[in-house]
Amino acid sequence: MTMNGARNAGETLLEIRHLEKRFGGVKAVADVTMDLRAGIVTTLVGPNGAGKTTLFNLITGHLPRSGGSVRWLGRDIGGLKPYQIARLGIARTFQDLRLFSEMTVEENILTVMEPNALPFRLSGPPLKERRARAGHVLERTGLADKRAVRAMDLAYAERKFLSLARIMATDARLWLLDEPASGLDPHSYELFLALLREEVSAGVTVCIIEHNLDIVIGISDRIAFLDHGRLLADDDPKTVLEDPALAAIYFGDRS
Ligand SMILES: Nc1ncnc2c1ncn2[C@@H]1O[C@H](COP(=O)(O)OP(=O)(O)OP(=O)(O)O)[C@@H](O)[C@H]1O
Repeated sequence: MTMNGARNAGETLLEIRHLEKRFGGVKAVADVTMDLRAGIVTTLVGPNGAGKTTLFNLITGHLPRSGGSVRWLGRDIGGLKPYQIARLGIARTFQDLRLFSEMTVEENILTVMEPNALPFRLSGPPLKERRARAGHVLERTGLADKRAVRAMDLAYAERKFLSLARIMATDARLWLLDEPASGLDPHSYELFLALLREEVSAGVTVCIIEHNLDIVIGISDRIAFLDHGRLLADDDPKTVLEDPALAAIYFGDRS
């Protein structure tokens, strides 16, 4: 099933149990238990500082956890390095995109298809095949005519799409996207949404951090609401969005 309406989520891919992250006295993630299930889009929402990016960092091994566990297809992935977790099939984007700014658009894509970057493969496909795949992804993301342009010379929306294209070129089953649609103009946003729909239909599972409620409503099959590191809700979009207590937290009125 696809976004918005997928009520029959598939198997649990990622199992998060009692996950904790402390920074000194701050509990950035506090006793979070949730599942990411195959074939749907889960959106992580919550006020600034709620712990959304920290949760991504714990899943992807960019930060060590203080407690709890994360299991991928039943296997505890705590303690693995980010590149090892990526090889298992979990890919992510960053708010600051982290492109190779001096490299061309095509080179940025090819780096994620290097033999060592590929999941479950000791040797990758030949360069010709990788370039063909990169070309296909660039066509789909509207970047085909920018293939030879350095990433640093792209417009903002193009850089966002390059970040997405780099994930599309992997074989990852789970995508963790940190504000992928923020700052996109309406045309770019429609393209982003169409791409995401296609990928989810083709079997990709997505978890997105997003602030813009219009976007949240447009893409979510499920919404997880974090505040001060705690998971206050993890439910279908209607239930979460219509909860007045959550709205008060989201819009800063806790009275
Ligand atoms: N490396 C760090 N060292 C210390 N504190 C941190 C670190 N990273 C995050 N924090 C703190 O952890 C809490 C959660 O931050 P996080 O960035 O995960 O929130 P967020 O929900 O992603 O916020 P935003 O929506 O603003 O991106 C905040 O109080 C933040 O200041």
